[in-house]
Amino acid sequence: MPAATTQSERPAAAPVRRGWRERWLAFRNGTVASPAFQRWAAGFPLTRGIARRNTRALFDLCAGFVYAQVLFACVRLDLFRLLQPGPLAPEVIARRLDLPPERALTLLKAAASLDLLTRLPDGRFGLADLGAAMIGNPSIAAMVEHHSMLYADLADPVALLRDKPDRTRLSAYWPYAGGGAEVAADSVAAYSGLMAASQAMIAGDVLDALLLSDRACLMDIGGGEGVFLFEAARRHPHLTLKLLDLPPVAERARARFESAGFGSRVTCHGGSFREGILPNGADAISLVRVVHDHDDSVVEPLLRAVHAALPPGGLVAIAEPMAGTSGAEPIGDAYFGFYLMAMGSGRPRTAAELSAMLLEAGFTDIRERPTRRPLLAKLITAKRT
Ligand SMILES: CC(C)=CCC/C(C)=C/CC/C(C)=C/C=C/C(C)=C/C=C/C=C(C)/C=C/C=C(C)/C=C/C=C(C)/C=C/CC(C)(C)O
Ligand SMILES: C[S@@+](CC[C@H](N)C(=O)[O-])C[C@H]1O[C@@H](n2cnc3c(N)ncnc32)[C@H](O)[C@@H]1O
Repeated sequence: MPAATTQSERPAAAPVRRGWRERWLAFRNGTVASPAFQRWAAGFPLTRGIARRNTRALFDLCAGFVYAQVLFACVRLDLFRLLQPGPLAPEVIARRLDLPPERALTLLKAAASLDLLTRLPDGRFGLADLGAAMIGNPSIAAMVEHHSMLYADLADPVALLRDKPDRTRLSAYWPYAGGGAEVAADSVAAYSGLMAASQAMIAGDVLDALLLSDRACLMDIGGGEGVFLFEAARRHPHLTLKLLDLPPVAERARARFESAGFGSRVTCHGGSFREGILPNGADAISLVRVVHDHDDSVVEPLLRAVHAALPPGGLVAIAEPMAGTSGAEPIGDAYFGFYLMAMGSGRPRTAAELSAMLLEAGFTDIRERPTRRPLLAKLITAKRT
């Protein structure tokens, strides 16, 4: 009897039947790739709009790093705060930023073209919607600043794709990404501060969508400095709170809660969820921006440990940016895909992948709960039956 052949062993000459979708794609790609077609489509009234949008989209991909560096310069120079009280003339801005006037004008015009600033008819520059949004969310500026490390790690993206480097800037910034049991107190301050600042953009959206009124005790795993729990406590005065994070981070959280006068309402546990046993006593457990940091080999036992730590009827909530989010596909797959690759741990997962992992860990009643800005965080809840 002939041995069964796998797909990759099939003789190269064997005819491959292509479905209509694949044949249509091949025809379409061949046509779009043709410079003559491109020229024609850019002039023909019914295709001109599509051709221009595609040209612009491809140009934006080529130029994205320049746009990001324009924003970086604005943040470094604190330009948005300078313009917060009102528009200023370019010469005044140049003086205040200590830049040569013609260079300052280059920056101002670039920022205006990117909708960060607006140029008034009298020539002064003021904040536009995106610049004003930066003022309201100072953690975005902190994110932009920390991107200098990601930028350096992505300088040779093919090398990053080929070999997992021992050390990248981001793996040093996120010391737990290496999986070691110990993280030094002085190595957590930077990332933990960034997370605490940016949690303000997320906690409200997640807690709007998360029903906790029937819960007695919420434990936030990888809870950082406690910002999510602060907001949960404010909204649900009946809740008692627990936080688990690595010892130096849990200590920072404990100090914050103590100075806010939380007393015995909150307990901060210093330890690693990789050890497989979690503190019990909570009837709700949240994992906010935690799961995507870790490979499946860490997440699977973590979800089983969450299941074991909950009583029957206990609730688990996973909140984080997820892959495949409609209208935000590049945020999951491109930004977080490459970010986590540079960091050396974890991957963005789709809601369906997370739901399957929850099911595998023994959870039921798995639901996606709509959040206000799903591109920043989606929410999935499930129950232990
Ligand atoms: C007033 C009148 C008359 C009309 C107004 C018209 C109108 C409605 C305008 C809308 C204006 C408005 C409300 C704008 C709001 C804009 C907002 C809120 C923008 C928010 C932007 C948020 C951004 C850019 C967030 C960026 C987040 C980043 C880059 C996050 C990175 C996260 C990282 C690196 C996390 C790391 C953690 C790890 C390691 C993966 O676990
Ligand atoms: C990306 S941060 C998110 C922090 C917080 N939940 C938030 O959204 O702002 C991930 C958190 O998980 C913590 N963490 C990472 N590995 C851990 C482990 N093995 N055990 C406990 N906490 C861990 C980190 O210290 C960090 O505070």
